[in-house]
Amino acid sequence: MTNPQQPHGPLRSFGRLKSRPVKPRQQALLDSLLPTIAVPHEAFQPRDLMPDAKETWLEIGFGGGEHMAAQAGRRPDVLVIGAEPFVNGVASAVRHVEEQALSNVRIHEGDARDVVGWLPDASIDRLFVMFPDPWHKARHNKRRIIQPEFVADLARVLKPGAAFRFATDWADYAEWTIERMLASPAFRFAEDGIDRQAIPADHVTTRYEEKKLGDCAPVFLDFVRA
Ligand SMILES: C[S@@+](CC[C@H](N)C(=O)[O-])C[C@H]1O[C@@H](n2cnc3c(N)ncnc32)[C@H](O)[C@@H]1O
Repeated sequence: MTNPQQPHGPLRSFGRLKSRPVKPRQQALLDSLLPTIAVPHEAFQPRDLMPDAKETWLEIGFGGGEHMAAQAGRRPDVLVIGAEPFVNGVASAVRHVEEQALSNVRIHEGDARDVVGWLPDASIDRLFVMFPDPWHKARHNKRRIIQPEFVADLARVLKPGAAFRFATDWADYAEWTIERMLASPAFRFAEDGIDRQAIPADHVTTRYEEKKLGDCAPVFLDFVRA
């Protein structure tokens, strides 16, 4: 039966990313700080979260949050929304927010597809999907976050000209993503004919990336919303 709260289907946890018990100090920080920086669990306007923000960026599946926090720290004038269902990752991200005294980060502890569903049309200036769960076995490919329906949802929430960076260290997922993104008339590569394994100047190494679990060097796909 379809759950009206989850029109996209349930979240599937990948491998070792299942939750561990949260340490008491982390739990205390989660309890005190997360409610103050959580996004509403319903349709919302990003400008209501940070009225003076020049742009709104979204990171899907931020893991430990180091990339999200570093990007937010570089651009305090930008509202950075992150979504991650893994409680240990959210606890880590909240710690980064506290330690770096970031006032421009908002977090959804849960499925990014819900956040995308709540966002207004053309409301996001920049999107990151960094090293998403690869689901590299053929029978699991259907669990990948990049699916034609999700690409259509991203096309709706990204502003014309918005940038979308996707990174993976699984060669087949890079090909999968290129195929599905460029099948949509809403997306094109930001640049043609470049080395997609060159590390972008503004990239921040992620925890998953450091583990080198994939079958190739990281591939960075920078798309633009047409
Ligand atoms: C392989 S990890 C990479 C984490 C991080 N981006 C990094 O590079 O270190 C993928 C992350 O995506 C999260 N994830 C999976 N499905 C998601 C969804 N539907 N919405 C938000 N996050 C999701 C997982 O919990 C996991 O933390």
